[in-house]
Amino acid sequence: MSEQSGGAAAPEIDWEALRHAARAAMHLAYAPYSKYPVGAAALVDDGRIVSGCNVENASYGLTLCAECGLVSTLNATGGGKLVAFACVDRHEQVLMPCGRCRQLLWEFAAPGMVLDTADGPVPMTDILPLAFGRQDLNS
Ligand SMILES: O=c1ccn([C@H]2C[C@H](O)[C@@H](CO)O2)c(=O)[nH]1
Repeated sequence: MSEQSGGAAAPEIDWEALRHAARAAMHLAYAPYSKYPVGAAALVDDGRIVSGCNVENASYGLTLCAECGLVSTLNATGGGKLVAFACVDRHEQVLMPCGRCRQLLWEFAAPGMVLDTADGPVPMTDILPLAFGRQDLNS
């Protein structure tokens, strides 16, 4: 069993503030190749909001997704666990994290972490079921 449950959404999440932070980050993206800027934002378990944008590279495969920047900022600004997460595309619409980024988020997900979708918030475990995580390294 996973150490992280898919329990109920954490109370009092200001989704509009999160979406606003994700949109702001999206407008800072460096995406000259795909022309597909992405912004991500998350509520941390200590109450702060962290965000990130995608940063592309002339060597396309080196592109950093917005979630990469977000987890780097999370750690560089004090660490903690992610309680809620929102991501937007260039149209400021909800974007579902790519597969690699679901794994990145899982590493720092608080139990019951919720994620914005077009149909509203869902548990992280809904989009990354049966996840591999650090607990597997101890088995
Ligand atoms: O979850 C995702 C999916 C895609 N992208 C970025 C990578 C690339 O710069 C652009 C097009 O794939 O979108 C992200 O930042 N996060």
